[in-house]
Amino acid sequence: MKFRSITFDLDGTLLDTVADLAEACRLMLAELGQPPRSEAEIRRFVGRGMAVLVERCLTWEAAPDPALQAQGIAAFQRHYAAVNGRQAQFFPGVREGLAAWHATGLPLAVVTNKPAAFTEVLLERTGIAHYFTAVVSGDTTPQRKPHPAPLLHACAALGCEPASNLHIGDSKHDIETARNAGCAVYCVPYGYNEGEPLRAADCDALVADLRVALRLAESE
Ligand SMILES: O=C(O)COP(=O)(O)O
Ligand SMILES: [Mg+2]
Repeated sequence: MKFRSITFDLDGTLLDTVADLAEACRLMLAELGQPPRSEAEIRRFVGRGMAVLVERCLTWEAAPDPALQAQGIAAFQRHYAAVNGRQAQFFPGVREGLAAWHATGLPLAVVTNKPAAFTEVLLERTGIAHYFTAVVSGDTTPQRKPHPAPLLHACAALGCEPASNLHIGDSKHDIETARNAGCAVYCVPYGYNEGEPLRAADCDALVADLRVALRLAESE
């Protein structure tokens, strides 16, 4: 295996969190007297972090004014804190895949655009926090993915060179982040990617799940 550390995206790669995100958005929009959004819309809106999710929910003809956006974020934070993890589901192969990756002895990290307060609770509630040496969230570094900063921060925390790190994600943002940071990148096809299918040609490999990712990495 040529990789010395592994970083994982969270939403859409390890956990299907859309039901909880959609519930928090539903409560936020109702509180603000704004039209509702479907779960399918929320699935497309996830990926650029909380502020962009709220902004997309509130954008009809034009982006929301700053006061409405700020109200939306405050309401979303309150509602998501109450429901975070309630309906979150592991994607197929994640539990077994994480256990197998952990058994390799390589240091593992999460690199997500989800704010840290929510990431930590979610990893604890789903019982996978202990797998990760480092957790880098959407507000850990000044910039979020696709900026390379969060991924470079994770590599430093794991004590590994970016060039020997493999990032595994579900979206074009993960691909761009990995390219920007100089890491290899595998993608899973089952995540969100803002509603667009991911193509194998866009990343180093499109892998059915985390177990397949490990088998492929071991052959590299
Ligand atoms: O919070 C988001 O928008 C997406 O989070 P992710 O980076 O774990 O996919
Ligand atoms: Mg994701």
